[in-house]
Amino acid sequence: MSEVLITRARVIDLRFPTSRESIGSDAVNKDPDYSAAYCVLETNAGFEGHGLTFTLGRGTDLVVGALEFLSTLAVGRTLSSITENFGAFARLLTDENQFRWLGPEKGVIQLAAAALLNALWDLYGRVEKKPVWQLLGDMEPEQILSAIDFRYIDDALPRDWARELLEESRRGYAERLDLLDRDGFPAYTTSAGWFGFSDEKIQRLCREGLADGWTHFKLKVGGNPADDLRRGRLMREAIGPDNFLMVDANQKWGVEEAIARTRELAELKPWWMEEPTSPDDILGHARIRRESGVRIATGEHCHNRIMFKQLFQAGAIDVCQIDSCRVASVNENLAIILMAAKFGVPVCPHAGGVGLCEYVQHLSAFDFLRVGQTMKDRVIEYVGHLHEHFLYPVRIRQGRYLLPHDHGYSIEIFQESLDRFAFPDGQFWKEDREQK
Ligand SMILES: C[C@H](O)[C@@H](O)[C@@H](O)[C@H](O)C(=O)O
Ligand SMILES: [Mg+2]
Repeated sequence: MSEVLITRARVIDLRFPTSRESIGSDAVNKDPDYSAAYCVLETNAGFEGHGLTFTLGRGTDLVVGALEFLSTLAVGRTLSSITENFGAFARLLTDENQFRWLGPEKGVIQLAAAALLNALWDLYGRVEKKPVWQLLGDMEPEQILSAIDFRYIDDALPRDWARELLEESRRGYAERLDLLDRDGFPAYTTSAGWFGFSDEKIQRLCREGLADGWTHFKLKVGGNPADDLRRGRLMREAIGPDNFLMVDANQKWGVEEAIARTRELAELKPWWMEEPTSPDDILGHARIRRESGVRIATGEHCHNRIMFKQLFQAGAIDVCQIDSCRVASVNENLAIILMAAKFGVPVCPHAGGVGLCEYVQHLSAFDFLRVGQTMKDRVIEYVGHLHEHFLYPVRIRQGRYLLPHDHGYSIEIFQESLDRFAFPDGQFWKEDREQK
């Protein structure tokens, strides 16, 4: 293939009015408007790379600003000059001298790096005519490792150990792929249990979920204790004793309170307690895990591989919730997935938001094919909103994700939706202002 040159980057601020129906609401984010900083990389070869990072509401302004700057670092380069040493390009973004002070590798600047790198992976997949999971699945171990920045993690993830695993996992690859293609990947739904939903709505959505084949349901907690327990009992009653119920407190509590509240909720037999406290409190998570006796999950707000390393080292989590946009894209998630395997922690990606389901299905497929090699205790989150805006939306059958076969990273949004929900000048937001 002749050289694919990135000629231009367009950045779009995209916002959806999800807060109006409490969709996405939790104990901390009571009225989230699901949003994205969206980026289109144009090339001289007719291909485009689409990428986004998930954000909420007005914060999108800042991420768009950071993405506009970072994307200039890709323009004027050939795709192969980036992908032949992808880890070095990722480092170029995170080490950029005028902006490193904002992170390093956290917050707004990290979210923006994710959007740009996601767009590059999408472009890479399209040029190679493969979905991203397959692009990764087909790679030589050394090629996968070269996409990772090992700085700050090689004490916990030796390169040789990772290489051996990636070499060894070629065995059984074809059988695992057949299975994945036939049965799909297990999933759970969060759509029935948002914080702002009434008891009746939760019960109705659980019944509908069961009828659609769901077996795993997540409930938002972190309200007052009596409400949490009542809602939890309703959900448990609706789904029955044999299905799985998870609870998510979205960082609401301090450590002592989290221990007490998690113990209280243990009667619901939760499969995990998610984000019981600050995402930065590694030792706090370890203590909640030890003292509550409930499995602990976190990751959607864990901003980089170094934090994940410490969560693993401290024995703080039972479930590793990678996020396709919180950390620096596929590159950094490869590192986290490999570390999770090293420490024997199952990866259950955070999804929902805008496009997160579309993204993480590729990461779980890769994990199954080349790293973890099992679906046991693995589920991908699913949220049933906004998929209609995507050209290649996820496909769900009986509570499982079906393997995507379109080229790229499944993230392109219809031009019509981009035009309508662009902020502040998209048609939707214009009309909205006129009505006020
Ligand atoms: C504001 C968002 O909807 C969060 O509540 C959501 O990502 C959540 O934590 C989840 O686990 O899906
Ligand atoms: Mg969560």
